[in-house]
Amino acid sequence: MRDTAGSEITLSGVSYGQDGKPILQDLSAILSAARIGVVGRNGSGKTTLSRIVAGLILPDAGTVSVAGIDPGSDRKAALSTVGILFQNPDHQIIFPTVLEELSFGLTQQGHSKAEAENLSRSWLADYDVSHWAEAHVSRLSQGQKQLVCLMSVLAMQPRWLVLDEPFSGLDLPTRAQLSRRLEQYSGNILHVTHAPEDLAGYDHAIWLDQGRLVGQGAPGQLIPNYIDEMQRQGAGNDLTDLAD
Ligand SMILES: Nc1ncnc2c1ncn2[C@@H]1O[C@H](COP(=O)(O)OP(=O)(O)OP(=O)(O)O)[C@@H](O)[C@H]1O
Repeated sequence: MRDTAGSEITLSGVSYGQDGKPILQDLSAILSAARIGVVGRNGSGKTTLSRIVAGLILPDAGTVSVAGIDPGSDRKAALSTVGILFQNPDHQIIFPTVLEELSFGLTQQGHSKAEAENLSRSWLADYDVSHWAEAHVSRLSQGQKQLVCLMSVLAMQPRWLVLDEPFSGLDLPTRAQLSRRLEQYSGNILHVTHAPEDLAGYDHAIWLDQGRLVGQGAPGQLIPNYIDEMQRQGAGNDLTDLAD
């Protein structure tokens, strides 16, 4: 098992709302495993939690610590502490070419432009896609764009990688390729998913419902309970408990 000493995510009384509507409510947990899954129904707050952990939004109340830093307020330290991969690569990619996209985070971390480009080219070579360097990102497929996003995040070598359903919309070979890369990643992963099979081999899972933490534990125990509950809820036609 990977050594996670000193890298835990600590949530203390974390709450967040929008327009007076609570989205996360009083979440407290110490997440210290290397591979952690996050499950829950649509609208239960998973994406919001992943953005808070990545420091992209600040909680209204409570505190968040990721490997000893507050990712929302210490943005510089957060660059090397926590990276996030979104469901839709179009929400992540901001530069026209692959090389620029990969190099950006590295220059933010303090590398010179030349160093960043050299490092980026070595990542591309490692993924057997050196020929993508000067390619316009808009010419890539969704799966290829997602691979660019993964390379961009991994190149920054964060201690935590937050995955917000990065596999949805990808074909099976692309999923397999991304999964293999993620398995090799030596840092920690917090993985939001609707597909429990994505969490095979994971150490821990948490279950959100209506913005609250309603369960956590070993996936082997938690996930069957979660699936039973989802099947029970799915057997009815009542969608009133979906967040509005
Ligand atoms: N910026 C926002 N403004 C208003 N409401 C928001 C905002 N962000 C999230 N919400 C609401 O908060 C709730 C939780 O959203 P969130 O995306 O975190 O859930 P989720 O568990 O990731 O859902 P899904 O599984 O459908 O992706 C939803 O009801 C959503 O509409």
